[in-house]
Amino acid sequence: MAQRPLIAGLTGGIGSGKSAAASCFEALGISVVDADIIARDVVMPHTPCLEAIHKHFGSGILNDDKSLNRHKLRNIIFANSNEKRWLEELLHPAIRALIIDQLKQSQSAYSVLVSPLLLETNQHELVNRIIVVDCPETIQISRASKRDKVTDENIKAIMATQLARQARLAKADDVLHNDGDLNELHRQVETLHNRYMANLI
Ligand SMILES: CC(C)(COP(=O)(O)OP(=O)(O)OC[C@H]1O[C@@H](n2cnc3c(N)ncnc32)[C@H](O)[C@@H]1O)[C@@H](O)C(=O)NCCC(=O)NCCS
Ligand SMILES: Nc1ncnc2c1ncn2[C@@H]1O[C@H](COP(=O)(O)OP(=O)(O)OP(=O)(O)O)[C@@H](O)[C@H]1O
Repeated sequence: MAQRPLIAGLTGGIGSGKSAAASCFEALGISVVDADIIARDVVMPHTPCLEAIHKHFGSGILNDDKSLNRHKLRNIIFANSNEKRWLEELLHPAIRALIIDQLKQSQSAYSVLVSPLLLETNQHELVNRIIVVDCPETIQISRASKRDKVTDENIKAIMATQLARQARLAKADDVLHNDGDLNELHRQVETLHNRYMANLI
């Protein structure tokens, strides 16, 4: 019987280093499907999702050029769980459908699906191995607040809606410890990649 192709799900909390780790896999020639990028695609101007968001939140949710004001939507949904649920019920089915499409197009020896909500949504059903990128919460907060130019409180509010660190680690098949520099992260990804490739041959 043909074996299912290896799809590794790469997850972690905000600012833990998912995108940084995903770039390392890409540099090794592995196809990466990124749920955050897809989440942006489904709300591009003229999409049904952006039209629904406009209708629900009003014109104030759009920038002057009619694109989504992501900063405003971020402030709304992480302060109001009902609005967050509404948005997720709209976006997650569209995001999942595109993830499936893109994974089908992957040509590499194995594929990586990177998603912040892999374990919080049914996206984990699409993968057969789970990689958690992990670092202490203080590092998550300082890296993400610096990157997004927001306060520590803003990042903590988002973290509070995500799976707790230990609960996420408990689901991991493999862990990338991202409390060192980017070279150290790259070395760990390379080790994991070599293990995956050895099992595939
Ligand atoms: C609220 C939005 C517009 C904010 O956009 P913004 O450009 O400021 O942030 P970005 O999209 O880069 O997300 C930053 C990080 O926030 C966290 N995050 C995003 N959405 C969620 C969510 N629904 N629940 C928990 N954490 C989330 C993730 O760690 C993500 O990597 C955007 O995050 C969004 O549309 N979220 C809902 C869609 C979703 O659930 N995306 C997650 C991938 S499936
Ligand atoms: N080992 C590291 N050393 C220094 N900076 C790092 C390291 N890992 C990640 N960073 C930086 O920290 C920030 C957060 O990392 P990254 O964007 O990869 O996190 P993420 O998990 O993808 O976040 P999000 O959930 O918001 O998408 C980025 O600016 C990134 O360049």
